[in-house]
Amino acid sequence: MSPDGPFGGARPHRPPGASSAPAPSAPAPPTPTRPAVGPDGGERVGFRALVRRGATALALAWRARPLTATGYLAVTVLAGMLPTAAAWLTKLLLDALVSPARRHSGTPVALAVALGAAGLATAALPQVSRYVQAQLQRAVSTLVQDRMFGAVNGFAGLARMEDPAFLDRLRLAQQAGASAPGQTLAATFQVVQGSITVAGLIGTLFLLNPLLAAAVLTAAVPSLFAQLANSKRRAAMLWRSSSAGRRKMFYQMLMTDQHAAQEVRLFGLGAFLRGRMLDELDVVNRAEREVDRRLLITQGPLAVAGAALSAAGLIWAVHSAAAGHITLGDVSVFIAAVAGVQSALGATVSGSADAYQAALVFGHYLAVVQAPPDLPQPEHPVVLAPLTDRISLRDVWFRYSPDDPWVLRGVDLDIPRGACVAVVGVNGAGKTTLVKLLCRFYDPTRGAIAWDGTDIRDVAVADLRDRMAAVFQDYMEYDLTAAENIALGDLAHLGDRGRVQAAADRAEIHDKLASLPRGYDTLLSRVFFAGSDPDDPATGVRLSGGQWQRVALARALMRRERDLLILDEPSSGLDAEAEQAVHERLREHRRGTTSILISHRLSAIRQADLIIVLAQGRVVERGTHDELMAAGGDYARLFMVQAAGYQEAMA
Ligand SMILES: Nc1ncnc2c1ncn2[C@@H]1O[C@H](COP(=O)(O)OP(=O)(O)OP(=O)(O)O)[C@@H](O)[C@H]1O
Repeated sequence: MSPDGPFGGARPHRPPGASSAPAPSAPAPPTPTRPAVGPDGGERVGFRALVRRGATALALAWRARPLTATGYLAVTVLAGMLPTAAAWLTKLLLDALVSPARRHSGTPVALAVALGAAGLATAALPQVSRYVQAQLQRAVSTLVQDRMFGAVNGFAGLARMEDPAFLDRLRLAQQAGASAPGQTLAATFQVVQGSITVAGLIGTLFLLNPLLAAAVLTAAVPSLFAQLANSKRRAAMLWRSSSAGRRKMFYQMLMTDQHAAQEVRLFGLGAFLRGRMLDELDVVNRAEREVDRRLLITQGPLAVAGAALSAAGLIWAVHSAAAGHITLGDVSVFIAAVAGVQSALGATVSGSADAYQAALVFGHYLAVVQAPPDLPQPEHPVVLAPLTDRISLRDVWFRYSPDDPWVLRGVDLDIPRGACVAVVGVNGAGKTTLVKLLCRFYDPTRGAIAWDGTDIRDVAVADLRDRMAAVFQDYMEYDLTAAENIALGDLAHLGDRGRVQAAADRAEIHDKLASLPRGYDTLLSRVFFAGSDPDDPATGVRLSGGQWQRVALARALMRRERDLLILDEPSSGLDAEAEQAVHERLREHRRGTTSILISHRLSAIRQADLIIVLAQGRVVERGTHDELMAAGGDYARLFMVQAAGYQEAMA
């Protein structure tokens, strides 16, 4: 299970002995999801691309709430002007107090009132700004997440979800990408506000001493570059340490997941997992520490230089005032301007750096939403008619990636309409892979699969899947009600309780579900109990493994009137009696439906119309049960081994 997968509150079931499909390297998607990497391990991205990204982020933030964004801009501009206004009002007030001849700008009381109003605005505006910014951040985050998960749902195949580079991207996009447009906007507005303040105060300083104004401005340049370099390093660090972050979450999840709990306790894995988690955390922490250290080394001396500049300016101002060259008001405006310029420049510089970093991080979100489809889609899809003749596989070769071994090697197979075709073979023979190709989770590396002669790549993938029902070996257990767990099989009938119950009945689970504390409305989970009494059994129940498997079967059986029914180990967790009963019901249900049945229990498939034996990716035997027994090959041997096991037990 992916620790940060899209399934919150649901997990796939993995039966014992099933291939865990670790996906060391997934089929190569059409374009690489790993970005071009610079010497620092971070993403290499040109200035123009960065500006485009920033503009996209800003446009997105603006689109999320145009009115709020406009209000935010107005507050920002006002806040940017306030320090200059306050500095000038202070100067005029002091001069008016000290020298009545200078009262042409207003009476001291009027100036004091204006200064007080400026003070009130200075106190209130940051609060308003924070509120508006948070509003905007929430709106933009909702929009971004909606688009991101829309994009994730748009990947029709499984390759992307098994591509480690893409999963890293997705994690970063989830973690930071969603807030990046809001942060870009906030940082850009911080730059706007800082620039207005700097322009006003530098203008003021310039009137007093042009040399000092130039020096204060110049002192900010190295700081700007240092901050930008720091942002780049931080974004590179985020990318470099994303795999470690994902592994850390994986170990954390294992220690807290209720399904992992029994193995973790029995095998005493707690300390081992905690150690591994700490190792990964250490990798992340070391990377962060290095970035912080570099920031300290570069920013520390710059801050000291800025303070020295202020001290020198103050000495000059006091000296000039003592000599009568400037007024007391000038000294006060000078002190306010130097301090104000330095803090506004600092805010502007760090705003630029934040905008830069947000644009870099926003790249992960863009990579997710702009990733091309993982399966080529036909431009003019053929409309799929109900199956009338057969599904055929012609010389189908498949491997999960160019680095992986071939899983299927030239499979030829006809699945006639209405027939039940059983697929058998040892673990890893390629049975589930064959089924996944039929569902078009991947395309064959070579060869083709045709539906009544139409290549399934020429059909819209949703159209194809709408004609199928399936129980997968690693079916899902959703933390939802019993009814929902079944109805998810056919969302068009989500509220059709009769259909849900009929499906449960066919999967031999109706009696159990009907007897639950709230019947079909009982939550099949003890994970969510917000607002309910956690000790009340009606809050949720836990099913056994076999009961879950029947629920998964019922989910598949919700999909009536489908052309192809895929059953990949549908009864592996059932007791012998239940298995027989389920297969009996399934035989009735399958009648007239084309079906593919995978099972290691050969007794369950002996009545299939056609049995094929897969070995090392090839069909090595095919025929009915009787024909294969008569041929005395692999199937006969496997069947005899299983039968002998039962006979021995009875002897
Ligand atoms: N997503 C994947 N990425 C890479 N390799 C995979 C993936 N899924 C399966 N494989 C590999 O493909 C091979 C065939 O696996 P598959 O699941 O099709 O076998 P199977 O016949 O269904 O086995 P079982 O009887 O154990 O269920 C195995 O070697 C497996 O490791």
